Amino acid sequence: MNIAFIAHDRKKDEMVNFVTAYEHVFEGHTLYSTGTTGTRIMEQTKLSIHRFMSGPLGGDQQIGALVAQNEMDLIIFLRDPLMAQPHEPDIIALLRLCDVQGIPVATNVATGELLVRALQRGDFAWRELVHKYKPGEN
Ligand SMILES: O=C(CO)COP(=O)(O)O
Repeated sequence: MNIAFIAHDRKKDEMVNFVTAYEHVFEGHTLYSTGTTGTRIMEQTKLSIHRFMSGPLGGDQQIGALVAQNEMDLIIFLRDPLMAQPHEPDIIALLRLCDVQGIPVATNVATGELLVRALQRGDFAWRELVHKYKPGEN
């Protein structure tokens, strides 16, 4: 599965702890992140992550481009609900695209845990069908 990690600054420690706890699950997948989030995770784990640009510089939009093509299977996006972000429109656009494509997205660790456990159980198998039967590609 293609999984993306994104965390706002005050949520980065929480993200690192979360990903560390489930490193054994994530290591079998293809991982993406915004710039700084990925750097922080890779400093603390053995995971290899494809890092896009930092969020304020367009990283959310780069991940959004994969979502628009229905190529992202799961997004863990730990947003800071208590601080305004300069790139708020990019964030809203990314979440909107997740709803357009029906992509599972967790915006807090509690939901993230549920989705990761579902991933472990094989509940994301339907996404393989999405990849297999993309419009115009089958
Ligand atoms: O701002 C972000 C998401 O909106 C995260 O970007 P960084 O991972 O580069 O800090």
